[in-house]
Order: sequence, then structure tokens, then C-alpha cells
Amino acid sequence: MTAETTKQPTPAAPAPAPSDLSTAADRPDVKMSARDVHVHYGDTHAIKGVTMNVNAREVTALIGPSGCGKSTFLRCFNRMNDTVASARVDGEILLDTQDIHAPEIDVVQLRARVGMVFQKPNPFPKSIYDNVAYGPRIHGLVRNRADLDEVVETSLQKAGLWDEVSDRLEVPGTSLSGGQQQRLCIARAIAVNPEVILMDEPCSALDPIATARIEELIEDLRQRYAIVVVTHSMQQAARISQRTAFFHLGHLVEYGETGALFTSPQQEKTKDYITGRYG
Ligand SMILES: Nc1ncnc2c1ncn2[C@@H]1O[C@H](COP(=O)(O)OP(=O)(O)OP(=O)(O)O)[C@@H](O)[C@H]1O
Repeated sequence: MTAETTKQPTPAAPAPAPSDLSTAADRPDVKMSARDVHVHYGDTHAIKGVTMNVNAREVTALIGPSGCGKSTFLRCFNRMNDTVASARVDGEILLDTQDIHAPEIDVVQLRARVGMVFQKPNPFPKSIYDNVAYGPRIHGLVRNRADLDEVVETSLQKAGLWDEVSDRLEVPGTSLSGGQQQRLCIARAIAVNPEVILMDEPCSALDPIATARIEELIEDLRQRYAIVVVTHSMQQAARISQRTAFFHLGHLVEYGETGALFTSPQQEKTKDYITGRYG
């Protein structure tokens, strides 16, 4: 027999797992995954069985009417709901292959890996330098002052703030403009080497110019981090995100590529919301 005749047909490659079922544990492009997540605040069922992935190097926008559960769901990714006494979170959330609710997880470390930026800029009442240096100091990420100086500088550069503050690092963070304060908070999150950055309406307290600056920054940051942003603005979701999740009354109604979700929504509720029929 010739080699030609003994050659076995190449087995067909296994069909890729459907994206809604595969998780961060089996797909390198998925950074975090939520599986059948429920959140209760006492008797209020705020999140009802949500399953979705957050992709690496993408911006994922969470949209939906007020009270639909966007912030509650966002806070699941770094266990910020643990800080609310009445909150109970059920379901599974993976960061890469790791279950973030596993007993061995150190929540302080988790919140460094999955950083958070809030609606209202909230710098510490400390100097610009100390705001950024705080995290690396408490996490023991630097050996000496020179290392710390470098982390502060590179974090402020990545947050697009260095050129505006490099000559006044000792002034209070609270003396900056609102937009600068928000970039300082982003620098503070970046300083501890996060892998994911959660942003809860990061521009809602800012004017249009400061908003545009943060939006540019988000586009820049997604080259390095997975970013999840809650926004009330559908225009903003369309401008800054690659994927959008639409929530309604605690349910994830639709999740998909941003352009497709806004131009050809699959669900009637999504269509009603994006055409302004309610919300
Ligand atoms: N700390 C809390 N204690 C009790 N109930 C809460 C708490 N936080 C949120 N809720 C309730 O959970 C539900 C979802 O709220 P959440 O803030 O997550 O919605 P949202 O979509 O982010 O709203 P918004 O767009 O107005 O910020 C609402 O019914 C809200 O009243």
C-alpha cells in the first residue's frame, strides 16, 4: 500500500462551542464570565439569572432603563456587592479560570485585578502622587521610592493626565477639575496592574469636553484591559463599546456586537428601548 492510500482523512475540527455557553475557562479571548447570576437585596430580586461573557481587549457596555440592574450586575465582577449587607449573589463568576467566590480568593487582590471607577470622581483627600501611590504601596508592588515614582508616572501617563500634573504632584487630588479627577481615579486603578476595569457611568458628572477625553482614554485602555462600562447614554455605548448588553427588570434581554444590537436588535424590548419608546 502506498502512503497515499493509507492516509486517513483528517478529522473535522470540533465545532466551536457556542459563545453563550463557553466561559473564560475555555476561551482565551474571554476574560470574565457570569453564569446564571442572581442578586437579591433582601426580598428584591435585582438580577435574574444573567449569563454573559466579558471579552479581553474589548469595551462591554451595560445599558437599560433606570433600576434595571446595570450597576448591581457590574458590581458582581469584583464582589463589590459583598459590601452591601442585604445583598446576596448566587451563580458563578469566573476571572480567567478562577471562580471569584472560591474560599481561597482574597477580595482585596480581586479588586486590584478587577478595578473600579465610579460615577462621581472620588480621589482620596491626599496629593495627586499619593492617590496613585496608595495601591502599589498597600499591595507591596514596589521595592523603593524610585520604583514607586515610576509606577506613578506611567499610571498617570496611561490615564492621559501626566502632562497636565507632572509639575504639581504634591497638590491635593481634589484640587483638579472633575474630568482630571476622573482620570486620576483611572490612574489609581491602573497603578495596581488590573486586568479588568469596571466603570459605573464614568462620565455622568462631566461636561462634554471632559467626557470626550474619557471616551478617548477608554478606547486607548481597551488595548490592555477588558473594560465594562455602565452608561445611560446609548450614543456613548455606540461610540465606545464593541459589545452591548441590554438589561430590563433584572433580565439580560439581549447581548451582542454593538453595531448589530443598535441597527438590528433581535428582541422587541431592545428595539423599543433603543427607539426611545420607553426608558
Ligand atoms: N443597596 C441596595 N439596597 C437595596 N436595593 C438596591 C440597592 N441597590 C440597588 N437596589 C435595587 O436593585 C435594583 C437595581 O438597581 P441598580 O442600581 O443596579 O440599577 P441600575 O440599572 O444601575 O439603575 P440606575 O440606572 O438608575 O443607576 C433596583 O430595584 C434598586 O432599587
